[in-house]
Amino acid sequence: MSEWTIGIIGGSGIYAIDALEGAEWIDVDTPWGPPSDQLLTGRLGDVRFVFLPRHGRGHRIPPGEVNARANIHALKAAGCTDLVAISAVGSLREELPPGHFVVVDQFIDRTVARPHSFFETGLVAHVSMADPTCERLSALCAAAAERAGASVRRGGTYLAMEGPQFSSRAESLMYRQWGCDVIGMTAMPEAKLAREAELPYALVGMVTDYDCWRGAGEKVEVAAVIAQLMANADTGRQLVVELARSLPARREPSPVDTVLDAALITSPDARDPALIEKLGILLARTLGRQA
Ligand SMILES: CSC[C@H]1O[C@H](OP(=O)(O)O)[C@H](O)[C@@H]1O
Ligand SMILES: Nc1ncnc2[nH]cnc12
Repeated sequence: MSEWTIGIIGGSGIYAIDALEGAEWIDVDTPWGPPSDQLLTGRLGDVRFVFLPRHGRGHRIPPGEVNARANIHALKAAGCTDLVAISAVGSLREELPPGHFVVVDQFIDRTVARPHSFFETGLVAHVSMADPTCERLSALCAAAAERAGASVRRGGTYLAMEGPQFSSRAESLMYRQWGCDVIGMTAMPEAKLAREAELPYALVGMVTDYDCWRGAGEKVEVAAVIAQLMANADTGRQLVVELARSLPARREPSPVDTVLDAALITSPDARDPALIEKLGILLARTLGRQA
């Protein structure tokens, strides 16, 4: 078997990966509550995949209620070494039309009503988010998306908004001035939690609309977004197949694999044993204990 186990977080329009061999939906629970759905485990060639539909099958869960801590914990506990998130995004740039794929490399986080960390009183950790995505995995995803037939922009800044309402025109124009390229409601705090869980993370944004910045009368409508989602989703799923074909046999270590070694600030005697127990698999490597 390959040294990689790839977790796929499927966004709007991607609720399963039909190509997985030996596919099985499995129940999981976490100390943070249940994840968005069962996990779909399976293989493509010799690479193990673990897929999770971010909003649950049938798109039951709104962006602000996605339990990202449970999702990331479940994927870590399932043995994932790396995470690829796929998201529907609005475009804030003329040159990124609907249908385009953007492999995101930066974020501005404007979400306000979601737990943003696994750590709390009893164990404090500060991880770096200077480079929030994994360059190696992002490059592999960009190449895989191209082989799947997509037009791909490598790099771009994702504005994470709270939602569920779409932005006002003034907000959309402001995000453009901030230098953002695409907008969505889900990649934060997901990317932050992936970092805390020592999971290299890549985000592939599939553009579904131009948001509302282009002028009076422009607005986002779910029907148009869904139509574009359906057109993008096959390419998104094919990306996963192409990714499996192109992963190097060996997985060289990533700096993200050991990020907690330099992040824990609470002195050992002041740490809350119950919180350490709750964090389980997330801390097992760095504290050298069984999960
Ligand atoms: C259906 S449009 C709005 C919805 O789509 C995006 O979700 P995801 O990132 O999971 O693909 C966006 O963030 C909103 O949740
Ligand atoms: N315009 C938009 N704003 C926020 N999230 C989105 N997801 C898809 N399109 C979006």
